[in-house]
Amino acid sequence: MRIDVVTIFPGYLAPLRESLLGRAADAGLIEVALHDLRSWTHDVHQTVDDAPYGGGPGMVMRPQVWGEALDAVIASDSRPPRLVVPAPAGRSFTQATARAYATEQRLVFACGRYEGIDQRVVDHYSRQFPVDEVSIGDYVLVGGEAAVLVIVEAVARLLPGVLGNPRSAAEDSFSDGLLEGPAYTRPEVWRGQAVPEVLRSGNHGAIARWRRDRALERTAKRRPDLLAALPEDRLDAADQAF
Ligand SMILES: COC(=O)COc1cccc(COC(=O)c2cn[nH]c2)c1
Repeated sequence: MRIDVVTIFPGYLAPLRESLLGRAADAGLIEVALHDLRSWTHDVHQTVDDAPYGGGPGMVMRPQVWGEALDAVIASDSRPPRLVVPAPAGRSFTQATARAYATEQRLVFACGRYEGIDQRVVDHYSRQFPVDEVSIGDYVLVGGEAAVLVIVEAVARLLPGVLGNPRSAAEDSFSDGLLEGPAYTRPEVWRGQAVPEVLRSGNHGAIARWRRDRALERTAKRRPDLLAALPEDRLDAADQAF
């Protein structure tokens, strides 16, 4: 997979080259290219923003600069891109989104700042490529760079060969639609707290039941929205209502 990121802070994305993703990049599983948006400005101040039409606070990122940048970046590789624009107003980025993105040949991320990018940029490219405005949560960041780190990590870990110990995707939290329950390791007792007996029983049926119950319980308590969204057939008879 090829990943391009256009940003006014390329240094912010340096971690993409470290550790987990560094190894994946070295293995050629992921190719990451960072592009400084200011490279496509032509004025001495390298201006990327301007006042909003209609007035109001803050500044809007200029369409001309983004158009030249995205034209150049998209043309720099033959693989057809999906454009991803992290935005507070975007559709929610979920594990399902990560799984879908993991099948893409190329992702081009546009990092917005200030009050955002002139809407005509998204509208223009949406006529040629898939363009997703995605939100990683209901809060406002200063720019899209942190969201790109989150999205790339969630996607890259799903690519075969990126994780040392490939957890089966089926075991991933959210893959069965529930939150993962509690996990334990040695010692058996720590600060007077013992590991739940069933986990040391060797009774795999009882262990699976106990884990499912803890996942259902936790999901009902912390994320009832996820429980409500579960398709009918996901809860079997043994799943008492939590
Ligand atoms: C068309 O899209 C845009 O113009 C995006 O513009 C902006 C403006 C400010 C901040 C951001 C970064 O994204 C978030 O804050 C965000 C993403 N998820 N949750 C919070 C992006």
